[in-house]
Amino acid sequence: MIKVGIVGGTGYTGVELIRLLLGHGGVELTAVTSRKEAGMPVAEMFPSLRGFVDLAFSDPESSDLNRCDLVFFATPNGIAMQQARSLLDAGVRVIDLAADFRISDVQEWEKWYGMSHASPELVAQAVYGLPEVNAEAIRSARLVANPGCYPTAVQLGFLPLIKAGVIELDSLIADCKSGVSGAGRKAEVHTLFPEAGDNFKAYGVSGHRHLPEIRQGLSRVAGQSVGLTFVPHLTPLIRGIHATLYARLKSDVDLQGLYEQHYKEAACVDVLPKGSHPETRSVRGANVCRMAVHRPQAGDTVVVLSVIDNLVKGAAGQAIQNMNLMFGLPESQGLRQVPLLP
Ligand SMILES: NC(=O)C1=CN([C@@H]2O[C@H](COP(=O)(O)OP(=O)(O)OC[C@H]3O[C@@H](n4cnc5c(N)ncnc54)[C@H](OP(=O)(O)O)[C@@H]3O)[C@@H](O)[C@H]2O)C=CC1
Ligand SMILES: CC(=O)N[C@@H](CCC(=O)OP(=O)(O)O)C(=O)O
Repeated sequence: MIKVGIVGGTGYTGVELIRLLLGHGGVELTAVTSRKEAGMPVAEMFPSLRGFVDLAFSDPESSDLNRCDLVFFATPNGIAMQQARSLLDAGVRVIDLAADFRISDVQEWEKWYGMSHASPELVAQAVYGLPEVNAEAIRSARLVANPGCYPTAVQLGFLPLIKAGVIELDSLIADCKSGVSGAGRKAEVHTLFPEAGDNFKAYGVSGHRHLPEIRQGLSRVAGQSVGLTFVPHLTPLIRGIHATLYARLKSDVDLQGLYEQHYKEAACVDVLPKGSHPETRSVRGANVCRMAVHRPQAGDTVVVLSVIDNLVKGAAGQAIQNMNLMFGLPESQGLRQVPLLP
């Protein structure tokens, strides 16, 4: 059994990790932390977990995270970078669901995240945890930077086109919509029901912090820098990301065949039949990215539709997929949930 700790167990990605790990079969949940709720039984805060978990939240300072084989950080940006070093020194492997180790250019990270990096030396050791690109490096990683939610949906959608070299790389467009759980569980005015319900708006058009992460990932695959316009929107969904991606084709290609071939071995990506329109509810609670590729009116614009559950393939599920690779388990162990309908 892998002994697992979760720092930040009261947040949305933290409790999603608990939910998924309880059905994993190869994991012993050893410590789940909260500063505010230390001492409270996990199942008292989250009654849906009654009968499944006996642990109480522990304070991150006092809990014995050092006894774990792996610790997930489901904390705000800027926490794991302060605490990962001592865990790694104690032989504990770390997966950070936040952005502390995602951007390899530390100055670029500091510019977008508005803080100094506390462990720049660890950034070079971290492996970017997108299994569909980096599985080999993830297997031997001690520190994994779990990708952001928008970056997961966008990168998976563009990858086959970029790998095949069939699109112009200077003018990619990612038009993305997210459910409100993407903003976390902390109280904020813009996520109140009367503010976010029955409403729809773009935000971060002049520059969202996921832009450098997506650009970095796509540029690595392309072998040159890519030009990307990324516009996120907040929608009145609880879970889900829908990314509509646009690119200009530079050669004629069987797009459906390209996508099916690219992802034929991918355990957590589903290329839908030609002409499909994936829905966010088709991935709700599941660790899967469903996508469809279109070429409207046989023109030179390709449109890719890519959907994920932001809390699962966009966060906790992908983190467990990475854990499975790191510990030599089947990539999808504990991740075969049937999406909830309706
Ligand atoms: N929500 C999403 O869809 C996605 C989120 N992410 C990233 O995952 C991380 C967690 O997100 P999410 O679960 O939504 O966040 P939440 O705000 O819902 O939860 C944050 C958790 O961190 C704990 N925490 C806060 N500050 C500290 C601290 N200084 N030390 C230790 N624990 C702390 C909180 O509990 P307490 O204060 O009691 O300690 C809480 O359990 C973030 O970095 C987010 O950007 C990534 C992809 C998708
Ligand atoms: C709807 C919403 O607010 N989404 C968040 C992104 C999700 C997230 O948590 O960001 P990371 O993936 O970088 O950790 C935002 O735009 O800031």
